[in-house]
Amino acid sequence: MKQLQPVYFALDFPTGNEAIDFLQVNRLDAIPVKVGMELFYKEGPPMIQRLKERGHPIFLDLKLHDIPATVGRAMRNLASLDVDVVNVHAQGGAAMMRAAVQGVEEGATNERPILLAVTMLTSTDQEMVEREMLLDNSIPKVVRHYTNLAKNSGVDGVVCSVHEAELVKNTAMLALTPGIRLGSGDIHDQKRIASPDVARERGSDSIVVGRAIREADDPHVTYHQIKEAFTHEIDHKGFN
Ligand SMILES: O=C(O)c1cc(=O)[nH]c(=O)n1[C@@H]1O[C@H](COP(=O)(O)O)[C@@H](O)[C@H]1O
Repeated sequence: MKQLQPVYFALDFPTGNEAIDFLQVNRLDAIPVKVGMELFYKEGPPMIQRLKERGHPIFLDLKLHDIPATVGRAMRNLASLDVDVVNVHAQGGAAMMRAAVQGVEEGATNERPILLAVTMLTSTDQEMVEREMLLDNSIPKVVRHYTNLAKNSGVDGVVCSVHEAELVKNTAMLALTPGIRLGSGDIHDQKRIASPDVARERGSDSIVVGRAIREADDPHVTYHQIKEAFTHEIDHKGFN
């Protein structure tokens, strides 16, 4: 299995050229990146190749959610791109997650990618869970349930907020936590947020950061400060 990186920078850009320009201008060479729906639906698999040639570890975040057969076959195609991390929605159920595991194993040409299951999006809060999804359980309870379901289906870890990271780690699953914000910055559409320091304290294995870096005055410095806060490792190269 591939290795999970501590910090993924979310490449939420409209085009590949804008994403690459941003990385170049801000000297974010070969940092781990997350390619999501916006960029992948525009550029497709050649974007993955472009980033790999530039040495970036890649989390391909397409959050698959469909019937088991479709997800299994789609996952086989994604795994063949030789990315490091892929994901599905846990809400698709155990059979769908088992199909995803099989797809990842069959499609991998090299070491297989890590497969994560999204439990409850960080843009969701308790009120939405009750009023819009009609679930009468607390978010931590739902996350715990999906984490166990994912584990029993052979998935490697889950995506959750920092606030549920501890309970996920109690199940010995990997915990990747987006919804990262610094101090008093804009939280945008996120609901369950936390800082990189709190993510570390709560035992998160990996964080995803987008706008806190993209909208920073100096994205290069901010990226390295976030990485240091989360890992406690000073990357001297980062402050050149
Ligand atoms: O799977 C994800 O990466 C993800 C799951 C989740 O629950 N919340 C979440 O924000 N994300 C992704 O993480 C990134 C967060 O972006 P920022 O809010 O700009 O840091 C986006 O690319 C989201 O698609």
